[in-house]
Amino acid sequence: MPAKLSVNLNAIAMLRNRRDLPWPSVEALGRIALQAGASGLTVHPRPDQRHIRFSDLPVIRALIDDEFPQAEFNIEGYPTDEFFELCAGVQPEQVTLVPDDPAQATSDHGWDFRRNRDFLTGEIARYKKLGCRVSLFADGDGDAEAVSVAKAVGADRIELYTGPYGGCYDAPERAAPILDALGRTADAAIAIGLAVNAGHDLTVANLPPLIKRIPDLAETSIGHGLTADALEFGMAETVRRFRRACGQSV
Ligand SMILES: CC(=O)[C@@H](O)[C@H](O)COP(=O)(O)O
Ligand SMILES: NCC(=O)COP(=O)(O)O
Repeated sequence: MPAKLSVNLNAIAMLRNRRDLPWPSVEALGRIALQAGASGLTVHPRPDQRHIRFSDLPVIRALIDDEFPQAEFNIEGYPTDEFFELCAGVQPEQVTLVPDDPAQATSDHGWDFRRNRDFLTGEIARYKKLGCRVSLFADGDGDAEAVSVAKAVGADRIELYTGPYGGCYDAPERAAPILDALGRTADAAIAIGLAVNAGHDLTVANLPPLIKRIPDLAETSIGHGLTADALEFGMAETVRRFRRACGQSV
């Protein structure tokens, strides 16, 4: 089955937050994305609410429940008690735990699974009680043993951090070893029954080689590059372009 596309709304929210006005509307752009065939919506609320606001979460939940009941809500973030309460309030289909510090501009690495083994075991257990699928943000460095720890702590999936791959946009020759390591990480995960998502700095240009190397990729979550394209091509056409890049027939 081709990889699903979950549209990350953080960049839309960040544009909105430039003014004390309700546009561009996260809800309206999310609706257009789902109408154009996105499989779900992703948000990454941070404690300072500089992108998604906590008040956006019930609005997105209601959009999915009322109009697109087949779609999934994926919430990404560092597992604090505050983050848990946000998730408990809106019951996302998937939670992606990310080891980001509030001061970071954006996520820039995956979990050190060995070091956080006990912490992640406890955290995953409480999200599972909410009924959420749990995915863990992971470096795609080919470390098969680390992937086995992700499985042991109870994750359902890993999400490959593709930032270094996306960062090769101006020097594609540097991408080959990074893609190879991402692929080996995915192979190790799939071999032990962990499904694999991917995200960060993915584009219509760099998605097809990633999908070719990881044909069983379950889902991509894409925000920054997709929002940039949406300014040029419109949200609906952009979602269709990214779905084609995921290997979907559109
Ligand atoms: C985990 C990850 O890679 C994304 O959630 C990313 O952090 C998106 O958030 P921003 O677009 O706000 O950086
Ligand atoms: N999990 C990655 C994500 O949701 C979006 O990342 P980006 O496309 O904004 O870099």
